[in-house]
Amino acid sequence: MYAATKRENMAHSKDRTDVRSTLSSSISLLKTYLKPQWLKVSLLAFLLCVSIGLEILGPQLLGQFINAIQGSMQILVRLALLFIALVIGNQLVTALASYISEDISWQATNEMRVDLVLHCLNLDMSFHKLHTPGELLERVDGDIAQLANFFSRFIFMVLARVVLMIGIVTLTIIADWRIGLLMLAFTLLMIILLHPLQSIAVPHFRAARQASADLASFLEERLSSREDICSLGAQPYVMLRFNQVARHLLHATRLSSVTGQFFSSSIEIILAMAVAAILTLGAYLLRSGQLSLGTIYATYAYTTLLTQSLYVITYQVDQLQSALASLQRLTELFRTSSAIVEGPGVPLPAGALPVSFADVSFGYTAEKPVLRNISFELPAGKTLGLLGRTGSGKTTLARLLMRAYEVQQGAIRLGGRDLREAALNELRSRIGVVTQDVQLFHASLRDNLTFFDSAIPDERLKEVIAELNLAQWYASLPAGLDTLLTGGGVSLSSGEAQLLAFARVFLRNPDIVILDEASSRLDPLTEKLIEGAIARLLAGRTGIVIAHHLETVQHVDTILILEDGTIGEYGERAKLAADPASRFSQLLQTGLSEVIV
Ligand SMILES: Nc1ncnc2c1ncn2[C@@H]1O[C@H](COP(=O)(O)OP(=O)(O)OP(=O)(O)O)[C@@H](O)[C@H]1O
Repeated sequence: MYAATKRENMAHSKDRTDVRSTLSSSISLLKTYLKPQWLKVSLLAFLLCVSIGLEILGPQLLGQFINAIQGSMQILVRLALLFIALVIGNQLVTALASYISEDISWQATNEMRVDLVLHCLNLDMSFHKLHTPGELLERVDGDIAQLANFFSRFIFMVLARVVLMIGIVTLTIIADWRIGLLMLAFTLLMIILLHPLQSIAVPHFRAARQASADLASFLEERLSSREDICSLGAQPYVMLRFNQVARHLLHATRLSSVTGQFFSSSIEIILAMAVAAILTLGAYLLRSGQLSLGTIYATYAYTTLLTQSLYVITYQVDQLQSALASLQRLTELFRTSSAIVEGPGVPLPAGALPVSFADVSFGYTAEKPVLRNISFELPAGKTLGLLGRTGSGKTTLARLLMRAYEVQQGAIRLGGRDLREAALNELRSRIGVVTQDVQLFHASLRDNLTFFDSAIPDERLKEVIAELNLAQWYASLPAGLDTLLTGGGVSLSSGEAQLLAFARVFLRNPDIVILDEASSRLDPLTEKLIEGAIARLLAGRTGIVIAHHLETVQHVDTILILEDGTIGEYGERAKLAADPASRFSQLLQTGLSEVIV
């Protein structure tokens, strides 16, 4: 019993420590992004004070107007003009304040967006395997937008409203302590009741939002698989399920509106009671000559202002919960560090680099080793042809060379230096990779080639295109380097996309080239172009070619056949080809162009 209680206490204290540490890192995150804008934040605070002052002054002026209604016309006109000027002034100050608060919040959150995108891009591949792009999009866009609202609305609006409420109650107490205390009592009553009243409505409001999100994701999923649905004649089942989801949305929305209405009606009733009580007391004080009509009017106006402020605060406090949840998720993401540790920055030798694998083993999970005791040497400027069945670990070997994952045993050396000693940036700038899956951006050909680096001149791009023998293909493009790729623009065939990927790598002029050959067949013309491009790309560089066709390894120097993550065969291509007992020569003899080892 005691042990259980102790465990529970320990768990609670751990939770508390977690909450505290998340809260403190969330606060320091906020500070980081708000600090550079302290001048604007101070200006905003000043403007909000002015706006609060003007807001409080309005009912005072109208009260004076009412008191002076029997007096001189001149004073009345002056008061009326003053009131109009005050309203205009307040609107201008409010507009300026909302401009500054939006500016502060978007600048802060945009900086956070930039840092987060960079942070996510630098995280290792295993992180990205676990977190889908959709999830990261939700962090970078959804959560940060939530924070932007928090910055612009909550921090400034709620604080301003709280100060306004304190100002109103204080002023009313000064004008007449009895009415002031009555107002204070109603304000406290409202504060006490608002939360329970709201908690009746909020779950239904959330349920309605969830139901609406469910309907949207249901539609998105079914519409994206419309081909399968139509070809399998599954429309009736889809419609049946759609009706269920839509009906659920109807119920949830109806309940949400009714409870929402109950909430605002309750507030209206409390407000009516407050107004009635204040006016009755005011009438009594007026009759006994202790209060003017103008002060009663001002008190009435303040009561309405108070209720409005309470509405705003209640809504924003509810928003605070989601903002804090967003802030917590963002803090956690920022705290996630890459499994690949930056090397001490030992420089790699210049020029084509020799590659050496020494007893390398690796598995994505502890249970399943993918590569086991791989050792080979690839001299500088030579090319290795990597063959093996699908799933034998060829791509994994290339990933280890780029340090996308860390080897679990053994070492990989480039130019005699362990990969882990080089700076990641230098390492990756020295290796060029062309994968099967070429990613194109919805952008011009120029941007697709340069990765949006405007420092690379067009002449250099045209040189590379000519060097890779792509001039004819380039001439066929409607707008040259400005041709828009993908989407509404030109879509490339897989062969053309590969050629574009070659050009990208060629532009970066790396010292090691890794080519993951496309497994599908291309038309003979494109194949010729690709063959030529590969030869140019590999000239003077160390190369690893993951080959799916025997033609591709015709010109390589060494062959490595992977079998279930181990080396099945390794040696000079010419020697293996000449040895009738070798697997490679057997492969050549079968005459299969497609490699099935
Ligand atoms: N990111 C990953 N996480 C977990 N397992 C993976 C991952 N990538 C590959 N694997 C597994 O590792 C093994 C080797 O995969 P790899 O992609 O290296 O093979 P491959 O020889 O390149 O295959 P292919 O010729 O089809 O491209 C496979 O069993 C695969 O399922």
